[in-house]
Amino acid sequence: MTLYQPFLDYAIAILQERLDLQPYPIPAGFESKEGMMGKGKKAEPVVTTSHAFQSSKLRQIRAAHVQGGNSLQVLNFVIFPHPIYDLPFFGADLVTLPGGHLIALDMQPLFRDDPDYQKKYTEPILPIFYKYQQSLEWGGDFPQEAQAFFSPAFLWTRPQRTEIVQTIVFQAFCDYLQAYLDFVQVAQPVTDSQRLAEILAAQQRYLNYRAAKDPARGMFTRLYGEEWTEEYIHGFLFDLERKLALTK
Ligand SMILES: C=CC1=C(C)[C@@H](CC2=N/C(=C\c3[nH]c(/C=C4\NC(=O)C(C)=C4C=C)c(C)c3CCC(=O)O)C(CCC(=O)O)=C2C)NC1=O
Repeated sequence: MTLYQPFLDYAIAILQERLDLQPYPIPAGFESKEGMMGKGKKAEPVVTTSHAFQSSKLRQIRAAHVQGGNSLQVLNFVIFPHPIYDLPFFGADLVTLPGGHLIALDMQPLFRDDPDYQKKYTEPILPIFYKYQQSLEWGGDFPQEAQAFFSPAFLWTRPQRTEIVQTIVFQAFCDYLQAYLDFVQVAQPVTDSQRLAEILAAQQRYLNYRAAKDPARGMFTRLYGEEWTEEYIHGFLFDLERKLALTK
Protein backbone atom coordinates (compact mmCIF):
# COMPACT_ATOMS: atom_id res chain seq x y z
CA MET A 1 0.00 0.00 0.00
CA THR A 2 1.69 3.16 -1.15
CA LEU A 3 1.57 6.35 0.93
CA TYR A 4 -1.40 8.10 -0.73
CA GLN A 5 -3.47 5.01 -1.72
CA PRO A 6 -5.55 5.24 1.51
CA PHE A 7 -6.42 8.86 0.62
CA LEU A 8 -7.65 7.84 -2.83
CA ASP A 9 -9.54 4.83 -1.48
CA TYR A 10 -11.26 6.97 1.15
CA ALA A 11 -12.18 9.67 -1.37
CA ILE A 12 -13.73 7.24 -3.85
CA ALA A 13 -15.67 5.44 -1.10
CA ILE A 14 -17.11 8.72 0.26
CA LEU A 15 -17.94 10.05 -3.21
CA GLN A 16 -19.80 6.81 -4.03
CA GLU A 17 -21.65 7.03 -0.72
CA ARG A 18 -22.66 10.67 -0.88
CA LEU A 19 -23.06 11.49 -4.60
CA ASP A 20 -24.88 10.20 -7.70
CA LEU A 21 -21.44 9.33 -9.04
CA GLN A 22 -20.95 8.60 -12.74
CA PRO A 23 -17.73 7.76 -14.58
CA TYR A 24 -15.95 10.62 -16.40
CA PRO A 25 -14.22 9.75 -19.70
CA ILE A 26 -10.42 9.50 -19.43
CA PRO A 27 -8.76 10.09 -22.82
CA ALA A 28 -7.20 6.93 -24.29
CA GLY A 29 -3.60 6.44 -23.21
CA PHE A 30 -3.98 8.35 -19.96
CA GLU A 31 -5.63 5.76 -17.71
CA SER A 32 -2.20 4.42 -16.76
CA LYS A 33 1.31 5.33 -17.88
CA GLU A 34 4.62 3.69 -17.01
CA GLY A 35 8.06 5.29 -17.14
CA MET A 36 11.46 5.15 -15.48
CA MET A 37 13.06 7.68 -13.12
CA GLY A 38 16.84 7.64 -12.52
CA LYS A 39 19.66 5.92 -14.43
CA GLY A 40 21.34 2.52 -14.47
CA LYS A 41 21.06 0.53 -11.26
CA LYS A 42 19.18 3.41 -9.62
CA ALA A 43 16.46 3.46 -12.28
CA GLU A 44 13.01 3.03 -10.72
CA PRO A 45 9.68 2.41 -12.49
CA VAL A 46 7.13 5.22 -12.03
CA VAL A 47 3.43 4.53 -12.75
CA THR A 48 0.89 7.36 -13.11
CA THR A 49 -2.77 6.33 -12.91
CA SER A 50 -5.76 8.57 -13.56
CA HIS A 51 -9.19 8.33 -11.96
CA ALA A 52 -12.22 10.43 -12.91
CA PHE A 53 -15.88 10.79 -12.07
CA GLN A 54 -18.71 13.29 -12.36
CA SER A 55 -22.04 13.96 -10.65
CA SER A 56 -25.07 16.19 -11.11
CA LYS A 57 -23.37 19.25 -9.56
CA LEU A 58 -19.67 18.36 -10.16
CA ARG A 59 -18.31 18.65 -13.72
CA GLN A 60 -15.11 16.64 -13.05
CA ILE A 61 -13.75 14.83 -9.96
CA ARG A 62 -10.30 13.61 -10.88
CA ALA A 63 -7.12 12.24 -9.42
CA ALA A 64 -3.62 11.80 -10.78
CA HIS A 65 -1.71 9.23 -8.72
CA VAL A 66 2.06 8.97 -9.27
CA GLN A 67 3.72 5.93 -7.65
CA GLY A 68 7.46 5.71 -7.98
CA GLY A 69 8.98 4.01 -4.92
CA ASN A 70 9.65 5.61 -1.52
CA SER A 71 11.05 8.86 -2.87
CA LEU A 72 8.35 9.71 -5.40
CA GLN A 73 4.69 9.56 -4.46
CA VAL A 74 2.10 12.14 -5.60
CA LEU A 75 -1.67 12.36 -5.35
CA ASN A 76 -3.24 15.39 -7.06
CA PHE A 77 -6.97 15.31 -6.40
CA VAL A 78 -9.18 18.15 -7.63
CA ILE A 79 -12.96 18.63 -7.83
CA PHE A 80 -14.30 21.04 -10.47
CA PRO A 81 -17.97 22.05 -9.99
CA HIS A 82 -20.29 22.63 -12.94
CA PRO A 83 -19.92 26.36 -13.70
CA ILE A 84 -23.60 27.00 -12.84
CA TYR A 85 -22.73 26.65 -9.14
CA ASP A 86 -20.62 29.15 -7.18
CA LEU A 87 -18.93 26.27 -5.29
CA PRO A 88 -15.15 26.52 -4.72
CA PHE A 89 -12.73 23.94 -6.10
CA PHE A 90 -11.61 21.12 -3.79
CA GLY A 91 -7.84 20.99 -4.26
CA ALA A 92 -5.42 18.46 -2.71
CA ASP A 93 -1.79 18.33 -3.79
CA LEU A 94 -0.07 15.60 -1.76
CA VAL A 95 3.56 15.30 -2.78
CA THR A 96 6.51 13.19 -1.57
CA LEU A 97 9.85 13.77 -3.27
CA PRO A 98 13.41 12.88 -2.21
CA GLY A 99 13.46 16.25 -0.39
CA GLY A 100 10.46 15.38 1.78
CA HIS A 101 6.69 15.80 1.95
CA LEU A 102 4.67 18.80 0.68
CA ILE A 103 0.97 19.07 1.40
CA ALA A 104 -1.47 21.61 -0.06
CA LEU A 105 -5.15 21.20 0.87
CA ASP A 106 -7.82 23.79 0.28
CA MET A 107 -11.28 24.73 -0.95
CA GLN A 108 -10.11 27.22 -3.52
CA PRO A 109 -12.46 30.18 -3.84
CA LEU A 110 -13.86 31.64 -7.04
CA PHE A 111 -14.09 35.09 -5.47
CA ARG A 112 -11.34 35.27 -2.84
CA ASP A 113 -11.85 38.84 -1.69
CA ASP A 114 -15.66 38.82 -1.68
CA PRO A 115 -16.80 38.93 2.00
CA ASP A 116 -20.13 37.23 1.23
CA TYR A 117 -18.30 34.44 -0.56
CA GLN A 118 -15.90 34.01 2.35
CA LYS A 119 -18.86 33.89 4.77
CA LYS A 120 -20.48 31.16 2.67
CA TYR A 121 -17.48 28.97 1.83
CA THR A 122 -14.52 29.78 4.10
CA GLU A 123 -15.84 30.75 7.55
CA PRO A 124 -17.71 27.44 8.01
CA ILE A 125 -14.47 25.46 7.60
CA LEU A 126 -12.16 27.71 9.67
CA PRO A 127 -12.72 25.56 12.80
CA ILE A 128 -11.42 22.51 10.88
CA PHE A 129 -8.50 24.58 9.56
CA TYR A 130 -7.54 25.83 13.05
CA LYS A 131 -7.78 22.29 14.45
CA TYR A 132 -5.16 20.95 12.02
CA GLN A 133 -3.08 24.10 11.66
CA GLN A 134 -2.16 23.69 15.34
CA SER A 135 -0.30 20.45 14.69
CA LEU A 136 1.02 21.12 11.18
CA GLU A 137 3.90 23.54 10.59
CA TRP A 138 3.32 26.24 7.94
CA GLY A 139 4.79 25.15 4.58
CA GLY A 140 6.75 28.37 4.04
CA ASP A 141 6.91 30.49 0.91
CA PHE A 142 5.05 29.57 -2.25
CA PRO A 143 4.62 31.38 -5.57
CA GLN A 144 3.20 34.89 -5.08
CA GLU A 145 0.96 34.58 -8.12
CA ALA A 146 -0.57 31.37 -6.76
CA GLN A 147 -1.71 33.08 -3.55
CA ALA A 148 -4.74 34.59 -5.33
CA PHE A 149 -6.14 31.08 -5.72
CA PHE A 150 -5.99 29.97 -2.08
CA SER A 151 -8.48 30.62 0.75
CA PRO A 152 -7.74 31.70 4.34
CA ALA A 153 -8.30 28.02 5.27
CA PHE A 154 -5.41 26.83 3.07
CA LEU A 155 -3.58 23.98 4.83
CA TRP A 156 -0.02 24.22 3.57
CA THR A 157 2.68 22.16 5.27
CA ARG A 158 5.90 20.18 4.78
CA PRO A 159 5.71 17.40 7.42
CA GLN A 160 9.08 16.03 8.52
CA ARG A 161 7.77 12.56 9.34
CA THR A 162 5.81 10.18 7.09
CA GLU A 163 3.78 9.19 10.13
CA ILE A 164 2.32 12.72 10.26
CA VAL A 165 1.14 12.32 6.67
CA GLN A 166 -0.47 8.95 7.47
CA THR A 167 -2.30 10.28 10.54
CA ILE A 168 -2.91 14.04 10.87
CA VAL A 169 -2.78 14.92 7.16
CA PHE A 170 -5.02 11.93 6.36
CA GLN A 171 -7.58 13.08 8.94
CA ALA A 172 -7.45 16.64 7.60
CA PHE A 173 -8.02 15.34 4.05
CA CYS A 174 -11.06 13.35 5.20
CA ASP A 175 -12.55 16.27 7.16
CA TYR A 176 -12.00 18.76 4.31
CA LEU A 177 -13.59 16.38 1.79
CA GLN A 178 -16.61 15.71 4.00
CA ALA A 179 -17.08 19.46 4.60
CA TYR A 180 -16.80 20.09 0.86
CA LEU A 181 -19.52 17.51 0.14
CA ASP A 182 -21.72 19.29 2.72
CA PHE A 183 -21.39 22.44 0.58
CA VAL A 184 -22.20 20.45 -2.55
CA GLN A 185 -25.30 18.97 -0.93
CA VAL A 186 -26.91 22.40 -0.33
CA ALA A 187 -25.59 24.19 -3.43
CA GLN A 188 -28.30 25.76 -5.63
CA PRO A 189 -27.86 26.46 -9.37
CA VAL A 190 -27.21 30.13 -10.16
CA THR A 191 -29.72 31.62 -12.63
CA ASP A 192 -28.59 35.24 -12.89
CA SER A 193 -26.83 35.54 -16.27
CA GLN A 194 -24.29 38.11 -15.11
CA ARG A 195 -23.36 36.00 -12.09
CA LEU A 196 -23.09 32.94 -14.35
CA ALA A 197 -20.65 34.83 -16.57
CA GLU A 198 -18.59 35.84 -13.51
CA ILE A 199 -18.47 32.21 -12.30
CA LEU A 200 -17.34 30.88 -15.68
CA ALA A 201 -14.67 33.59 -15.97
CA ALA A 202 -13.40 32.79 -12.45
CA GLN A 203 -13.27 29.07 -13.25
CA GLN A 204 -11.33 29.76 -16.49
CA ARG A 205 -8.85 32.03 -14.64
CA TYR A 206 -8.10 29.22 -12.18
CA LEU A 207 -7.90 26.45 -14.77
CA ASN A 208 -5.69 28.47 -17.10
CA TYR A 209 -3.33 29.41 -14.27
CA ARG A 210 -3.00 25.83 -13.09
CA ALA A 211 -2.53 24.47 -16.62
CA ALA A 212 0.11 27.11 -17.35
CA LYS A 213 1.97 26.81 -14.04
CA ASP A 214 1.54 23.13 -13.17
CA PRO A 215 4.49 22.40 -10.83
CA ALA A 216 4.48 18.79 -12.06
CA ARG A 217 5.13 19.69 -15.69
CA GLY A 218 8.90 19.16 -15.39
CA MET A 219 8.47 15.83 -13.61
CA PHE A 220 5.99 14.48 -16.18
CA THR A 221 8.06 15.75 -19.12
CA ARG A 222 11.15 13.94 -17.79
CA LEU A 223 9.13 10.76 -17.20
CA TYR A 224 6.81 10.58 -20.21
CA GLY A 225 7.91 13.24 -22.71
CA GLU A 226 6.61 16.67 -23.65
CA GLU A 227 3.82 15.64 -26.02
CA TRP A 228 2.20 13.24 -23.54
CA THR A 229 2.59 15.77 -20.73
CA GLU A 230 0.95 18.70 -22.54
CA GLU A 231 -1.94 16.49 -23.64
CA TYR A 232 -2.33 15.14 -20.08
CA ILE A 233 -2.42 18.68 -18.63
CA HIS A 234 -4.78 20.27 -21.19
CA GLY A 235 -6.76 17.14 -22.17
CA PHE A 236 -7.44 15.72 -18.70
CA LEU A 237 -5.98 17.43 -15.60
CA PHE A 238 -7.25 20.93 -16.49
CA ASP A 239 -9.61 20.28 -19.43
CA LEU A 240 -12.28 23.02 -19.10
CA GLU A 241 -11.07 25.07 -22.09
CA ARG A 242 -11.05 21.94 -24.26
CA LYS A 243 -14.58 21.06 -23.17
CA LEU A 244 -15.83 24.62 -23.75
CA ALA A 245 -14.26 24.65 -27.23
CA LEU A 246 -16.31 21.55 -28.08
CA THR A 247 -19.57 23.34 -27.19
CA LYS A 248 -18.83 26.35 -29.44
C1 LIG B 1 -3.07 27.52 -7.82
C2 LIG B 1 -1.92 26.85 -7.78
C3 LIG B 1 -1.73 25.61 -7.08
C4 LIG B 1 -0.55 24.95 -6.81
C5 LIG B 1 0.76 25.39 -7.22
C6 LIG B 1 -0.77 23.67 -6.14
C7 LIG B 1 -0.17 23.54 -4.76
C8 LIG B 1 1.31 23.38 -4.87
N1 LIG B 1 1.93 22.30 -5.42
C9 LIG B 1 3.29 22.48 -5.32
C10 LIG B 1 4.31 21.62 -5.74
C11 LIG B 1 4.08 20.42 -6.44
N2 LIG B 1 2.89 19.91 -6.92
C12 LIG B 1 3.17 18.74 -7.59
C13 LIG B 1 2.25 17.90 -8.25
C14 LIG B 1 1.14 18.38 -8.94
N3 LIG B 1 0.60 19.66 -8.87
C15 LIG B 1 -0.45 19.72 -9.75
O1 LIG B 1 -1.15 20.70 -9.96
C16 LIG B 1 -0.60 18.43 -10.41
C17 LIG B 1 -1.67 18.16 -11.43
C18 LIG B 1 0.37 17.60 -9.91
C19 LIG B 1 0.69 16.21 -10.24
C20 LIG B 1 -0.12 15.33 -10.64
C21 LIG B 1 4.58 18.47 -7.49
C22 LIG B 1 5.27 17.28 -8.09
C23 LIG B 1 5.14 19.53 -6.79
C24 LIG B 1 6.59 19.72 -6.41
C25 LIG B 1 7.30 20.44 -7.49
C26 LIG B 1 8.79 20.48 -7.19
O2 LIG B 1 9.17 20.85 -6.10
O3 LIG B 1 9.54 20.08 -8.08
C27 LIG B 1 3.53 23.74 -4.67
C28 LIG B 1 4.87 24.26 -4.30
C29 LIG B 1 5.32 25.37 -5.15
C30 LIG B 1 5.60 24.90 -6.51
O4 LIG B 1 6.47 24.03 -6.64
O5 LIG B 1 4.99 25.48 -7.41
C31 LIG B 1 2.28 24.31 -4.40
C32 LIG B 1 1.98 25.65 -3.79
N4 LIG B 1 -2.21 23.72 -6.01
C33 LIG B 1 -2.75 24.83 -6.56
O6 LIG B 1 -3.90 25.11 -6.62
